[in-house]
Amino acid sequence: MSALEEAPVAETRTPLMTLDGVSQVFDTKAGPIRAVDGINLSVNPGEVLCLVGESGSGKTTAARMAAGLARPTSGRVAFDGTDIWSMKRNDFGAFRRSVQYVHQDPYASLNPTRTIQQTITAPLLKHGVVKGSKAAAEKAVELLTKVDLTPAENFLPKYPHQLSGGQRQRVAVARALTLDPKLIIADESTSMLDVSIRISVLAMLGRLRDDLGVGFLFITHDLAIAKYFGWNGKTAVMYLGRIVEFGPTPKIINAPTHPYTRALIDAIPEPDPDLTKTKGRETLRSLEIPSLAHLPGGCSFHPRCPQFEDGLCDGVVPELVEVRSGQSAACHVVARDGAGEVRPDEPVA
Ligand SMILES: Nc1ncnc2c1ncn2[C@@H]1O[C@H](COP(=O)(O)OP(=O)(O)OP(=O)(O)O)[C@@H](O)[C@H]1O
Repeated sequence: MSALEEAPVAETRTPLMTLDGVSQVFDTKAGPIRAVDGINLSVNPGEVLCLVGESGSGKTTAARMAAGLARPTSGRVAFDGTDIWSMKRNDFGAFRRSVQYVHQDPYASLNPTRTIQQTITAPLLKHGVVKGSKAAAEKAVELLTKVDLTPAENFLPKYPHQLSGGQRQRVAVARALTLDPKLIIADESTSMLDVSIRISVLAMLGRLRDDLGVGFLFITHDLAIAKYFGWNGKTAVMYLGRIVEFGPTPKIINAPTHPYTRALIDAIPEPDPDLTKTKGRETLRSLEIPSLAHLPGGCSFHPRCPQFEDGLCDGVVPELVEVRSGQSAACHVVARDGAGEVRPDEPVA
């Protein structure tokens, strides 16, 4: 079966994480800005959901709400079917332990005054995963080995500044694993690394994804990375606070329908044959991203969109609607004209 065909669906399970009509409005000097505007997302157990978009599209704000680090202005965030903001203190604590956030910059998230051993063993001991410092050190060795920091014993006495960027990010991942999470939110976790290091950290994350069956909300501005990490999962493309396209990652990569997704693919510099075959179709009318404080009326992509139609695109905000089986887009033109079927011989991976 081609990766673009639908697998038989027998899903009645509760999603691990659901964002239901979630918005976040910030008060700024320029007035209120809607950093995230009514998004719907869900991640099933063990599933990868990639959230892709340019800087400022609202990815981190959405991720922080998913992690319970920020309360939405409106909408509902649910974990295992329960609204996290109506949970009792103990349940909220359990939720926070089940969802671990790995930041873009591990240097900022690791305490510089703590050794790697202290960083990894503190949550193990605090939450009673192990008893006693000997057992905690043994568990730390096991976790560091899982993230390919070997021989792990050599890393235990070191401080963050004694490690390379890639090693620090591996420590951040090992710390995220201490409490046996069900969901890891990886927010641009490899974007600050050099290319070769990035590939090896991504490979390590991919192994954890496969071996541990943990779900991932994987945030990146780079569709090539979403393709690499989330091929068997789903991808949501964000633009100025809204989801403009959503679907199985192979469809988003190989058969994008929204002009913005196509433009993102066009912008990928690397000579990836899967990505370049959909390239060259779009020329943006403007390179300028509108300010969230002064969003254009109608579709907020319309001032840049090569498919802009006067009177259609600048009137009302387009809804995210299914345009192909399992794939949805928020575009008046695609909704009207249809996205066409994906050819059965469409090359994948
Ligand atoms: N606490 C805040 N107060 C005011 N504005 C904010 C706040 N946090 C984020 N924003 C704004 O919200 C918008 C979305 O930011 P966000 O960080 O979620 O985007 P992003 O897609 O993750 O971008 P990046 O990749 O650059 O982090 C931006 O315009 C940002 O300036």
